[in-house]
Amino acid sequence: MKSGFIDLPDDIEEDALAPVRRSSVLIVDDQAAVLQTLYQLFKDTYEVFVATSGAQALSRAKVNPPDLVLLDMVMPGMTGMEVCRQLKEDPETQNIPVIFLTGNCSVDDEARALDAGAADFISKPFNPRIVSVRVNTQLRLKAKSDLLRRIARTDALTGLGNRRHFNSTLFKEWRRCARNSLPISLVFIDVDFFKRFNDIYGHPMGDYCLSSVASAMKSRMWRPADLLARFGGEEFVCLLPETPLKGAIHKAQELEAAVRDLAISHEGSSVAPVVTISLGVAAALPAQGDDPETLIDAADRMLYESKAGGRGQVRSVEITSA
Ligand SMILES: Nc1nc2c(ncn2[C@@H]2O[C@H](COP(=O)(O)OP(=O)(O)OP(=O)(O)O)[C@@H](O)[C@H]2O)c(=O)[nH]1
Repeated sequence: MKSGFIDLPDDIEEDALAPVRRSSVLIVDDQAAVLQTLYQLFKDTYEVFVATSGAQALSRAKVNPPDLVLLDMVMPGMTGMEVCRQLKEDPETQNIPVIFLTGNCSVDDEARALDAGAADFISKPFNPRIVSVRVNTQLRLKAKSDLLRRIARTDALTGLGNRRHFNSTLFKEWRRCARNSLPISLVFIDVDFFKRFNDIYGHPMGDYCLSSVASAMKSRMWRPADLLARFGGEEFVCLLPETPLKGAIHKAQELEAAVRDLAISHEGSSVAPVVTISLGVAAALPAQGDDPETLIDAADRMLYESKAGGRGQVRSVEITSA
């Protein structure tokens, strides 16, 4: 019974708390002496990046988002306030804490900075110890909120993305593919006769089976934009942006084989002596304004056909106008 099982995924909290990398700090100031002082202060503790203008800071933060921005308020060209406003407007950078450093320390400026979304405000000339402690505090808060965000989009049993994460990614990727005239595919996956599996082997074994199935499928996902998520219960979903029908069918067959190869005994299945999955594939070339629900409905329909056609197989469809 157990020979085919693979290891359970790591516990989510342990995984989330593990120190993955050093925190990174982006220092933005037009004065070389200030950059030098701050660089020396932080270089042994954090990964430090510098920018000498607002425009440079924004492009660095976009390409490689830091964990914190130390931002001069008064700079030629784009002001620190404008940089902060743009960082907070962009979903990719809005969670990065910004600490203003400025010689202009009027109450008005401080209030405006905090109002623009800054996490803290430090007046020049600054005391290095105070800057250090305040940076540290914001980085600790950022690590905690990153962890909460990660937990909120993760399925606790399998460690995969959850349905909420899938929904938001689908909408984002659907719009991106529509903008760039690229195909997008979806695979709906359901474990066969899973009620009988629970009845025969018990619920804890059922949970173990689901996390093993999830790990096996996850190990076949390579492209960074592809997403495997738990849709709910014994249902999974695989989102394949920039993938036409042919590629999606290939991936679905790979997932089907990966689960079968686990060889988890299933005496209650009439498909095979081991756990199998049924898969429904749908592909579309989305246009601006189309609704991704049509893709979900089509993949769901194909899953139903796969179940009705004998389970343990892939059924697919290409939808022409969404
Ligand atoms: N152990 C365990 N069981 C779950 C979980 N989520 C859903 N289930 C069970 O999965 C079973 C799904 O049963 P059905 O929807 O009838 O489908 P099925 O038995 O897989 O049959 P087919 O889909 O037609 O092949 C139910 O018994 C649920 O209780 C879970 O997290 N853990």
